[in-house]
Amino acid sequence: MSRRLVLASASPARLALLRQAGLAPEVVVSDVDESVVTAPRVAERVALLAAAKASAVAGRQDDALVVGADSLLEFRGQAMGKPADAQDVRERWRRMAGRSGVLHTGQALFDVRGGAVEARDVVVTSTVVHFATPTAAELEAYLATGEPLAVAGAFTLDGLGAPFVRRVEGDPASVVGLSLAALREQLGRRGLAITDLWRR
Ligand SMILES: Nc1nc2c(ncn2[C@@H]2O[C@H](COP(=O)(O)OP(=O)(O)OP(=O)(O)O)[C@@H](O)[C@H]2O)c(=O)[nH]1
Repeated sequence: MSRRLVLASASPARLALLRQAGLAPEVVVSDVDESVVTAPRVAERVALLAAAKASAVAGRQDDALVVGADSLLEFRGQAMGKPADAQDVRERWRRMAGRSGVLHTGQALFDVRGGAVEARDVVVTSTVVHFATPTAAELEAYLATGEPLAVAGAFTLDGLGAPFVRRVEGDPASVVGLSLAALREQLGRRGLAITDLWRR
């Protein structure tokens, strides 16, 4: 039995992850103001933000599986989302180079039937990311592409930033934006097989 899958995210990376995994979600971007959600721990904050995004979109659905997500890099106890500007990217990389951080991704699956949210399933996947040491020239070239400004942590695992990540310990997909293994388990807890959602 197939169900409508709605991705409550503007993230092109999250959409690409789901499509590459054979799913065909509709995209309904939530209008959640992320600054209003705070929590003492980064892992808690991404869980709350993911649930807030899923909830904002689920409230506008009759029957759908709604997925919301949020990613933050925890580095030296600080939560780092998207950089503010180019100088922020330089400053972050000056501190991150050669060190590691934890990329936390919260993802919420809301099961909506008959206009009511029947279930809320929120998980957080945390992955240790070990950074290389880009040279000043490499960093300026990376900065000039604009990519680091658009992503949490000012790096990508699957894009131009990949050469600056030495290794990860954990789920690579969750670094990009969504853990597909966790999504499979979330769907399983609703009695659904992820293979049932593959594009026909
Ligand atoms: N391609 C790629 N994107 C990444 C990576 N790390 C973080 N991101 C992106 O950085 C963004 C994190 O910001 P979020 O606030 O979670 O999501 P968003 O892009 O603002 O979109 P919403 O879900 O609508 O809030 C997401 O789009 C992630 O996909 C990575 O390694 N690769």
